[in-house]
Amino acid sequence: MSIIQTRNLRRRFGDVAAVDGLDLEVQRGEIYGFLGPNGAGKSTTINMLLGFVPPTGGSGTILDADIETQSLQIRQRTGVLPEDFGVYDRLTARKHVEFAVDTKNAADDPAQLLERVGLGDAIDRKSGGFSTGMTQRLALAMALAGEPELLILDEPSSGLDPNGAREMRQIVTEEVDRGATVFFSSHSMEQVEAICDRVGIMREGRLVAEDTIDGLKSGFSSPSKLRVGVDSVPDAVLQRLRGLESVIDARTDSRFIYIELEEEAPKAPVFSTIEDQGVTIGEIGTKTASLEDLFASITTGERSAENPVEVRQ
Ligand SMILES: Nc1ncnc2c1ncn2[C@@H]1O[C@H](COP(=O)(O)OP(=O)(O)OP(=O)(O)O)[C@@H](O)[C@H]1O
Repeated sequence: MSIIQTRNLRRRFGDVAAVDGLDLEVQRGEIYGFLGPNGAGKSTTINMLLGFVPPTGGSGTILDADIETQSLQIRQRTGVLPEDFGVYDRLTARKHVEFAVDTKNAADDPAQLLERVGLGDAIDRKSGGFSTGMTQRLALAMALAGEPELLILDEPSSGLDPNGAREMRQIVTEEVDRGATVFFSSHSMEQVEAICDRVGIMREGRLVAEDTIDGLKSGFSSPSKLRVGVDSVPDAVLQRLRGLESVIDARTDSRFIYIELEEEAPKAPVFSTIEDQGVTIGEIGTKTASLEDLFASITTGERSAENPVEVRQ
């Protein structure tokens, strides 16, 4: 069953098409990572899903409720961690969570929720003095109130230290285990790779790729990178390497030669070209495409013509 569905969803701000014909479909129980560079349209999408910004075209439903006419109902059943969460400085963490619990007509114990996000010790502190990470944890505790069916988290790990980011991942996993669906936007490839079932990548208001992480990686025609330790770098060696048909680029920092090769190109000609110049080869390292490389490739459009991941233009 679809928990989030949009059809040709659009939003313009003056001349800017912030979201430009978005078809999303997120299934129950999924952890869906929503990625894209700055200004790609992620927050605008989330704001439309939650009824904070009206669409200029298209339609959408969350939990079968219309995003334009039934947003109160949607927010009642959804836990939200907004991008720019602002605290009431003079209210304690407990008061914030009590407010969230009341709004949801729920019966959660604020102390338990705050303990869960690692703020047990700060429960009666005024939140005006909270650090960025503590504020983010407080926002998460509020989002968890009432065991929502759907969690929409806008950049949940921003401001969190590595422990906080790990705890955030753990909480997301626990929420999905109890039956929730999680939709979150992120710039953290590490975070996304660690927990997402599927990712959608936005670029200039459009969904330009959508798949599982393994699917994206396997469908991605990636060059391989070689790092070759050398005892010297004669003048001609880089030029000769660049002259090889399968070599995209060759650089050096005098201790290593870094070679970018066409996908699955044989490496032997590279080594023989280097050795022919009287160079002794030492340590050899290889690197395959990371999610980071993939993201860069998809969102900058480089090699997109040969990129066989699902592309919706
Ligand atoms: N209220 C607004 N008024 C005018 N333009 C806006 C408004 N909100 C968003 N935009 C524009 O819409 C585009 C998409 O912005 P959006 O905030 O949705 O991107 P994003 O993917 O969330 O970016 P980031 O990763 O930086 O948060 C940008 O060009 C932005 O300047």
